[in-house]
Amino acid sequence: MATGRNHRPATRSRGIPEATVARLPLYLRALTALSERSVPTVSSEELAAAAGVNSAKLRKDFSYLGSYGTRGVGYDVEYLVYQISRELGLTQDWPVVIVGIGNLGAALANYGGFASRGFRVAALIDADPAMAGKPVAGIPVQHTDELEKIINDNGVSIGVIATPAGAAQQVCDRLVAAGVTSILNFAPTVLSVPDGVDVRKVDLSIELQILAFHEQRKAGEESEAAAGAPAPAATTPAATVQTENAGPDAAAGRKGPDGDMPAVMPA
Ligand SMILES: NC(=O)c1ccc[n+]([C@@H]2O[C@H](COP(=O)([O-])OP(=O)(O)OC[C@H]3O[C@@H](n4cnc5c(N)ncnc54)[C@H](O)[C@@H]3O)[C@@H](O)[C@H]2O)c1
Repeated sequence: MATGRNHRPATRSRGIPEATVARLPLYLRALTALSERSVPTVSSEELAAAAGVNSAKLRKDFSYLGSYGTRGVGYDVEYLVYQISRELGLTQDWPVVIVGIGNLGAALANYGGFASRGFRVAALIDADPAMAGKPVAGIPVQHTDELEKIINDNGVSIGVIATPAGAAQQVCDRLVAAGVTSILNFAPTVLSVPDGVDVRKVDLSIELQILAFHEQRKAGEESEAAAGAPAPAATTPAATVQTENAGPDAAAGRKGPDGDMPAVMPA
């Protein structure tokens, strides 16, 4: 979904491949769950299973972090949480603005998981004057007239767009002009941004379409089997629907970070 104007090289300056970066949040989520259960250490196999990643790939990924674990003991859970959080830039607080406070924007504002992962909702912005001042998730909605000032005053570098598709590019342009350099776009449209601005796109309907593709194929296989047709070739892991993170490439049989693609896609 790259727009062409926001194309990024395959590796980051610190030499960690993008595919590894895409898996770090999966490890972090699994490690956080272990940490919450006060589990002190974890083997690469256990962690790989919890993150839904192949264990050899996990070990390779962790080697980029300089983390090799201890033979017979495994990895120190707390230290890995710290290391991965640091690598992802989560040891600092990231102020985020959400633009478009309708059904989706309000749901995102109410989601407690951002704050616990280092993302502070600094402001909620909407174009509807009737919403100005109304609290959503305890934060008063501010009018879009204030957008530039809000970005500036709060040092915001990450913006979330939850407006209708028709308004998204204009909102994006204003966010970028005000200094935002990372955008999470929920609107079903491809955004055009200058170099140096990262856009990630979330589209749940695409995920559902991919599940529909697999459902259709499974139904076809079942009816072939019922009709006595030869059994199809064994389903490969790449063709197996992942419980999450399947993306368009999964439907196309291509592999993402670990045989799948993140639900959030580069826009
Ligand atoms: N990515 C996904 O999986 C997913 C899921 C649901 C909805 N969506 C998309 O998210 C968007 C919002 O959906 P919704 O159901 O919350 O819609 P909604 O109509 O409830 O809310 C849209 C809000 O955006 C505001 N708005 C309109 N133009 C604006 C502008 N220029 N600047 C700031 N605010 C503006 C409106 O006043 C309204 O409050 C839509 O584009 C929808 O297609 C995406």
